Amino acid sequence: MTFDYDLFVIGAGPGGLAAAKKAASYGARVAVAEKETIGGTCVNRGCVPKKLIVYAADFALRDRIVHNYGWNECQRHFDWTIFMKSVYQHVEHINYSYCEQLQKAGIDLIWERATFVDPHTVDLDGRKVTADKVLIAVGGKPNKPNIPGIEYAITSREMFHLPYLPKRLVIIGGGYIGTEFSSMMHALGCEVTVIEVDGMILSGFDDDIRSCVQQSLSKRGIRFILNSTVQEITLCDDSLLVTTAGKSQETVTADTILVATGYTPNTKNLGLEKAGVELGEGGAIKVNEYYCTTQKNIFAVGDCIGRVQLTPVAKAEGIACVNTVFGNKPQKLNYDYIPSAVFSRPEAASVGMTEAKAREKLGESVECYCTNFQTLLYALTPENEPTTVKLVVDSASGQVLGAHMVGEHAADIIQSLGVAIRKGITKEDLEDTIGIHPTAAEEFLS
Ligand SMILES: Cc1cc2nc3c(=O)[nH]c(=O)nc-3n(C[C@H](O)[C@H](O)[C@H](O)COP(=O)(O)OP(=O)(O)OC[C@H]3O[C@@H](n4cnc5c(N)ncnc54)[C@H](O)[C@@H]3O)c2cc1C
Ligand SMILES: NC(=O)c1ccc[n+]([C@@H]2O[C@H](COP(=O)([O-])OP(=O)(O)OC[C@H]3O[C@@H](n4cnc5c(N)ncnc54)[C@H](O)[C@@H]3O)[C@@H](O)[C@H]2O)c1
Repeated sequence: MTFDYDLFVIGAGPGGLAAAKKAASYGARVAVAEKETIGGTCVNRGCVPKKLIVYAADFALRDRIVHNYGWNECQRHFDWTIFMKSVYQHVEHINYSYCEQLQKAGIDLIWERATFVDPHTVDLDGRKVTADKVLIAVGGKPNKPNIPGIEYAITSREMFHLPYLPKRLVIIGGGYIGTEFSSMMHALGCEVTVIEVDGMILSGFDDDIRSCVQQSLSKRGIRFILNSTVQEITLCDDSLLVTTAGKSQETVTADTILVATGYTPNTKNLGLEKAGVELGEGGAIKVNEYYCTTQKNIFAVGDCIGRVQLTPVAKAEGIACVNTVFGNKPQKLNYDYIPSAVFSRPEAASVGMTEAKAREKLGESVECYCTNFQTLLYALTPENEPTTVKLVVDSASGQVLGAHMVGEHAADIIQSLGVAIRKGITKEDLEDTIGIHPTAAEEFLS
């Protein structure tokens, strides 16, 4: 049987694009369908616009300490509308360059929503296209808990399109999105309250890292309501009233409510049942270690398989899948040493095992080295902004199992350390390494 394409990719996010380009490099005839904007969540409503807002907020945070460095006070005004216009100009530039890359690689980009007709056929607004192999890379969408009045809350997607900065922002969920938005929106002038069901923000991170970020954000004036959820949201005149339940039972007034309680695979209404593709827990597409679904010619990668919802992971999965299927190089990914960062201020980053995970696995043999110190930047200021570095080590072998940091450049530092830790370095290897002075990174070497 002949097909229109060797590979048809559904979704032009990081996972789908990486896979499409790799497959084209192996000589496959490839098409990508995208129902919205090229680049997916990451470029259009995630990593990229988010990091630009983090930078905008950094100017406000730096302003608080500039007089300690001899700069005179000067009045500045932040214009959210002008700033967001620049952000979206940059996003459009990325969109355009991605389209060019696909064109150069000979990949057909089809601006339609794709649904399955059968395992080899997709429907694109009435047009049928066939392919030997299909890759599903449709990403995820924000969860909205079932709370009366939740329709008044917005998700991170709409945060990037706010017409103006809210005065009072309530955030439901203190994970990646809740923590990052609390930090940057507070720095830009919003009054922020975070409601988190757990006892601390950033579940999944090392406890020392979680408490360090939470304490720093609290000190800056962000309010945390912990061990609590939201019972209901009501509209009262021009304000929204958020009633909490759990440890804290109170009513908080807001202008904007951001719900950030996790991401769910975007697998509804894709016609997966017609293609014989089964779903697992939480609506995630079931795949084996080579990203093959329950239908042997259909594969899935990225947020829609619900493993680790990060851009570099979606890309790596897309490439591994195509290396296996088109490159004759079966490739399994190792999920053990995936670095990740929270771009709050202070920034947090981690790679490898947390202390709790290591103790669960290795018990008494685990040794931790945790240091809190003040970086030189704050030496001239009255601010007490601690940096934390932590190593989790197996004392029997000396192997470093995890590295965790809170402080300036944590993401960049942990990214580099991740390479060494993945290669099995020991604490002694770190001690034998000569550092760069004066930096925060050198503290990992002592
Ligand atoms: C606010 C926010 C900040 C984030 N920050 C970071 C960060 O700093 N670092 C990081 O690593 N990760 C971050 N992430 C996570 C990251 O964005 C995702 O993990 C990543 O985008 C997943 O890539 P993907 O290709 O699986 O899916 P997506 O990027 O979601 O792309 C899926 C694409 O499929 C399209 N699609 C869906 N259904 C169909 C259909 N039927 N037909 C055609 N097209 C379809 C969608 O329109 C979308 O463009 C962030 C996420 C959010 C929400
Ligand atoms: N810097 C980054 O890499 C980055 C940034 C943003 C998002 N992301 C990705 O996007 C995904 C989604 O982010 P997210 O922050 O929505 O999810 P998350 O899983 O990181 O955090 C969700 C938080 O909401 C809490 N929660 C759940 N239900 C609640 C309720 N009813 N009331 C109060 N709290 C509740 C959870 O305990 C958790 O702390 C992340 O898992 C991450 O993979 C990554």
